[in-house]
Amino acid sequence: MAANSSNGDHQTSTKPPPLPSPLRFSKFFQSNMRILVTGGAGFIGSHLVDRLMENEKNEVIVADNYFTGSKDNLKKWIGHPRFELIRHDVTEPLLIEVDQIYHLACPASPIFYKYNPVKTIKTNVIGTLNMLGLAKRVGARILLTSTSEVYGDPLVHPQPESYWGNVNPIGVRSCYDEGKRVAETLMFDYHRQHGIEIRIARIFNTYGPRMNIDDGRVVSNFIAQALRNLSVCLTLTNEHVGDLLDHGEPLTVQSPGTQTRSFCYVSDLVDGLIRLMGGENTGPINLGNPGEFTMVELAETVKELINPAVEIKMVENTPDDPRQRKPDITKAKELLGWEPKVKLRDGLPLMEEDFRLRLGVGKKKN
Ligand SMILES: NC(=O)c1ccc[n+]([C@@H]2O[C@H](COP(=O)([O-])OP(=O)(O)OC[C@H]3O[C@@H](n4cnc5c(N)ncnc54)[C@H](O)[C@@H]3O)[C@@H](O)[C@H]2O)c1
Ligand SMILES: O=c1ccn([C@@H]2O[C@H](COP(=O)(O)OP(=O)(O)O[C@H]3OC[C@@H](O)[C@H](O)[C@H]3O)[C@@H](O)[C@H]2O)c(=O)[nH]1
Repeated sequence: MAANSSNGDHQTSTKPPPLPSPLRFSKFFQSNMRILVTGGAGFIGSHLVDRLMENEKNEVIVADNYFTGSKDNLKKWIGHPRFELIRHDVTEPLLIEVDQIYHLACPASPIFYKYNPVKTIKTNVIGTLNMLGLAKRVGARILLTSTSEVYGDPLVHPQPESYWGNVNPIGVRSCYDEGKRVAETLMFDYHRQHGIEIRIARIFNTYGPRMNIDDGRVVSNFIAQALRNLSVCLTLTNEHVGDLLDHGEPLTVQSPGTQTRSFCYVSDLVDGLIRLMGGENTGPINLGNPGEFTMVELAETVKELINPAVEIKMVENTPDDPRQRKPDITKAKELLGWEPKVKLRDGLPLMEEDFRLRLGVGKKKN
């Protein structure tokens, strides 16, 4: 059955979805769900894979080009009989047989998506077209991980899904935010024209273990900076504490520091994605934690929790940085029964633990 849209009837497909593989109707069909996760070697993707693999009826296939992701994030599943890893770039067609597609492949950190903007927009447009083509051929349901960046520098606060956004179409962030907007358009056009079962999540800033240490996003930057600074502190004797100013890394707050973001812990986010895929609503649905912080507040929280000696330094910002962002999650609550559970103050220490291990900074003394 075609999914109901909460955006009005005109968004709902009049076409029946393409038929899934005859195997799904076979009474001998054993392996219940074959699930493709594009971008599954990345931060969110690898946590999603962990959750999907917990269900013994799922077979999980990851397709990733390892631009920002790594096999390391999936090492516990490599060799598992229900898991398969394919080095694949989604800008090329993929011919496999699956029942569901979680389409995550796309660099998400601004420094990485701006590194090769033409490739980023190709990934969003051609990559999404290819995955929709696959969904159409095999009758699979497809979920796109869109982003709060589709709201641009929002003039409505907090942002409900009905807000159309304030995006610069020719700016340095456009490859990503306009790319995701086109990806959403393609999803709805395939839904209306071909009856494809679609799901769209608009994800707000998400953080947690396994983010790249040098990812460049604010939470991973602050935690890595606080810990690197701490490791310098530990190697200095008292007389050399003054050297800290030369050696210690400060927390780099990009000016003005009053810009806000809302940070969602990755386990909450993954729970929302799985509910969205399993439910009857196309979305778009905001998934994020409504707790809103300025970047100065975030830096102060990291300093207090991880390293009270670290300095906070104001540095230059990049163009078109959104000034405020906070999700309105009414729809997620009503339609998915979802809301985040992990508060920022509880999530940061979980991420700190993972970063300490990877940076080789000793365990915290209680
Ligand atoms: N983390 C967030 O705060 C956030 C917020 C909004 C939306 N999202 C979306 O969620 C998804 C995952 O984000 P993430 O934070 O895990 O980022 P990430 O960079 O850790 O993961 C992205 C993954 O996609 C892979 N990839 C990139 N281009 C590819 C291509 N052309 N072909 C195949 N694989 C490719 C990368 O190698 C990586 O493994 C992205 O679509 C992103 O836009 C993330
Ligand atoms: O070291 C830093 C890095 C970033 N920042 C600031 O922190 C804020 C958040 O920046 P990030 O780079 O973490 O992420 P952004 O919110 O700009 O973009 C993110 O939005 C949602 C997703 O789609 C993506 O993960 C990413 O594009 C910005 O205001 C930025 O100026 C710092 O103050 N210091």
